[in-house]
Amino acid sequence: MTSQTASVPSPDQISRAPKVLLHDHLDGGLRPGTIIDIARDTGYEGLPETEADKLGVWFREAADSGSLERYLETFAHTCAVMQTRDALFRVAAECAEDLAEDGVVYAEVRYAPEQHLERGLTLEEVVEAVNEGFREGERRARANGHRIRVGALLTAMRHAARALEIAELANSYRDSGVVGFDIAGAEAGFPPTRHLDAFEYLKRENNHFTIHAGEAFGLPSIWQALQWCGADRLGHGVRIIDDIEVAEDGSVKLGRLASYVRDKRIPLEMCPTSNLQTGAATSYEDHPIGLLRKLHFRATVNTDNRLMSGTSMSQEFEHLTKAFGYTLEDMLWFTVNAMKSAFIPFDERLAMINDVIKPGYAELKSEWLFQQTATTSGSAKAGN
Ligand SMILES: O=c1[nH]cnc2c1ncn2[C@H]1C[C@H](O)[C@@H](CO)O1
Ligand SMILES: [Zn+2]
Repeated sequence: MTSQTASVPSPDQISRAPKVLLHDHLDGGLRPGTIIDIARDTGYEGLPETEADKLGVWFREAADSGSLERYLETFAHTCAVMQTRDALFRVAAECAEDLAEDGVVYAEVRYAPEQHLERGLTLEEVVEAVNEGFREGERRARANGHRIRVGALLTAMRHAARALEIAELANSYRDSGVVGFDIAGAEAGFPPTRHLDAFEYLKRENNHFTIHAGEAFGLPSIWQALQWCGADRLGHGVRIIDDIEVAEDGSVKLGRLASYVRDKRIPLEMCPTSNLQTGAATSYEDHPIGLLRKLHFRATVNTDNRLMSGTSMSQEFEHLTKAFGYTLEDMLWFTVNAMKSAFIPFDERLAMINDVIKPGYAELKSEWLFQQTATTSGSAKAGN
């Protein structure tokens, strides 16, 4: 018998393995039933379906367009039902519960406060409602036998002009549940340098930020995010593959930007299913994460939008184990990469790695030792 370390983990093991999620949108992860409940309670009449199952399918299909712009249109419905304190609290609590149920032990969940002001909430009220929801979700998870810690990332929309204000908001809540900042939205035509003032402010404050870059647009976007804006991490960053040449004989040549990303250990928040839907990748088997993992880039695995992609962290890992034959060792590698790249303090990241993640994988890796198979009992008898 060979050890489980060297074989592809079962779906049950993937689900029980401790996972770390750095790129997940709060407004992209609602339960369909919750959308319907809140729409009814708040009088929102724009939903395309009123049955939970059908609504879930509608989101997945509508997001499956091959274009980031079309994909983003689906968020009009989720944001429409996230406009009151109670709704934000509920959605955040359920998000933490759902992630914990899926074996996520640490998550950074992002949303754009400026998109939740339509019914009179202030930016601060939005942040506080979400923070309280996350704390409630952590409590519920604990009551169900799970452990999870959730930090918020505040996103500014790249087509809008509120990035500095949102960066200041992130800074003022940095010791109260908010761990960093991000920009998101349509990439083509909205370079990250539009928001340079926000990034420069955060750098002066010694704060952390990630930038969606290299998803729908190529290397110039990644280059600006890193070299002009100073991003700590890249949201997606999948187009870094355009700066890597693989020759017929399998030898690999990295361009200057790809070398920089690898050498500086810039974390790539990769979201395979989302990339297939927006056209940033063509299949799981051809997804750049396979090569980037082999080349030891600091790649991480993420969900992006669980509702629009009909996915979870476990499902993302299932797709990757099928496509690339990943083992528990590979899963551990991605998970440690993610935890190293989180925006919480170093001592807490280290404790998560040493006291939660590594023991969790060690336990899974040892399971094969205790499996009772017909072969072992049979051969013992035969030997007597
Ligand atoms: O993958 C994405 N790329 C760019 N923007 C995105 C992506 N997923 C979600 N967003 C946008 C839509 C949401 O309303 C916003 C804040 O979470 O972020
Ligand atoms: Zn995203």
